[in-house]
Amino acid sequence: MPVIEVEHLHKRYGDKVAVEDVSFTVERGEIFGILGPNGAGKTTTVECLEGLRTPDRGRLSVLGLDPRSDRVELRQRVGVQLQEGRLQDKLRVGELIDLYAAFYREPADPERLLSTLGLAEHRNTAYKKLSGGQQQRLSIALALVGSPEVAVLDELTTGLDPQARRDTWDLIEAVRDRGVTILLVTHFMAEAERLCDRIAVIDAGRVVAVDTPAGLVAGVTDEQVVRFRPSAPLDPGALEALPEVRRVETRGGQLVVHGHGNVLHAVTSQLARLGVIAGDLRVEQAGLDDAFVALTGHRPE
Ligand SMILES: Nc1ncnc2c1ncn2[C@@H]1O[C@H](COP(=O)(O)OP(=O)(O)OP(=O)(O)O)[C@@H](O)[C@H]1O
Repeated sequence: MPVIEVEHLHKRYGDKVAVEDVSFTVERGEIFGILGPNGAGKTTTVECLEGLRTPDRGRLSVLGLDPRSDRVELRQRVGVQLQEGRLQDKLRVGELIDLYAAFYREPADPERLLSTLGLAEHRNTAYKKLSGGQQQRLSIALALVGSPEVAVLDELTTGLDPQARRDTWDLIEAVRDRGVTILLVTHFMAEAERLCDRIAVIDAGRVVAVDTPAGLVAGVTDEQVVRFRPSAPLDPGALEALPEVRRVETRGGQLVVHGHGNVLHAVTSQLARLGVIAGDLRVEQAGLDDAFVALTGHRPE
């Protein structure tokens, strides 16, 4: 049975439709991403799953329970990363983690969690004295302190520096390896591509695609780009004649070949036949950001 089920969720605020029609399921042990531009309805969707908002229409199930009527039970089994500014400024890190641990039947070891997240030496620091990155890491610790079966993480690494971001990704993978199902809200392509087993792309309140990161990319484009600097003048027509090549551009001394399938092999074989050597050879494949643009019409931030 899926851990999370969302069927035809609809939610409006007054006249504003925030979620028009969202459906997806998340299986046990998955890292499932919700990816979309600003205002797409991502946070509204997860707040409905957390039981914080009541859907206008649609059916929701988390661990086989109803997020609204079974909220007390779900609070024990679902960890939620709180948004900025929802914690008491004056409480110290150690007090906050102990306080949160006390809410749960089977809490994780707070000390271990703080040291995993690099916060052990800040046990006595007040929340408001922490840096943005430290506050972010504390919010992750608090989401995990109840040993949840499901963790809902909204904008997991916003505000973290690149190293802290990579450390956090490693941590989330380790948490998943212990069997925790993770629902990750993000608008950060590299994060979604690196962490998520599957992604629902949401735009203007609707799911426009659900697939693996590679599946999303393959679904919108099979384009590959080969760039190189030829060792001798080369007629682009000699490459354009290849069935794998769609078009060739000349940029300065470089040739940029757009193609599909095994275009690299086709191009290098042709160059060998012509006695031309490819300098600075690079192959680029489409990434999740290209798929995102194709699916939503928005550029990633
Ligand atoms: N409490 C509210 N009252 C009125 N409109 C709201 C409220 N909360 C969200 N909205 C609107 O609903 C739409 C969806 O918002 P939501 O926060 O769910 O999107 P999001 O995808 O999480 O965006 P972001 O990435 O910017 O957080 C937006 O147009 C937003 O302005």
